[in-house]
Amino acid sequence: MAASSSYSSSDHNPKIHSYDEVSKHNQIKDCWLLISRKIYDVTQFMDDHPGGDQVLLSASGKDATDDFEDVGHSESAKEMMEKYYIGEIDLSTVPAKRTYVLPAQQQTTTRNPNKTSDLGITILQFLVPFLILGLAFAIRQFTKN
Ligand code: HEM
Repeated sequence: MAASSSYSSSDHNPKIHSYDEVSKHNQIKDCWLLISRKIYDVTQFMDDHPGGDQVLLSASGKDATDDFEDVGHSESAKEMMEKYYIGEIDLSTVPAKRTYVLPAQQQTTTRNPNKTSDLGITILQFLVPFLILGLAFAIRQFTKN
């Protein structure tokens, strides 16, 4: 099989790159994108990209799938990608996605005081009308006498 430095997405033997390697190509003169497990070398496309070079640069060095999809690229944009395809990502090297979970400590220290003051406000809102009513009644009794 002849050695080749570039591949098309229809290749049966795509070049596999690690996530670390992809992350290193994050400069204006050397920019790779990771989109849907596929890797694209968009260095030559930077100046021609209708969305500008800065968005491509900021999407490099990470998984850019969501960024790419969020823009709602046209079918012709997706066909254009083929030209820049250079291989696939080694999935075992991709760091697991982190979803933000509020630490347990923070949940007890910051949330509970709010709950306590919420309860205080509710009780006050309930009591104040009764206090006013009681006061009005007392004044009425006092002025009658
Ligand atoms: C190989 C990868 C990419 C190719 C071939 C590509 C191609 C294109 C093309 C052809 C357009 C014109 C509009 C269209 O036809 O949809 C476009 C617009 C745009 N692209 Fe990309 N793009 C790529 C990656 C990205 C990435 C990773 C981002 C990151 C956010 C991005 C952001 C944008 C933005 C913001 C626009 C402008 C949308 C507008 O103003 O209408 N693109 N791109």
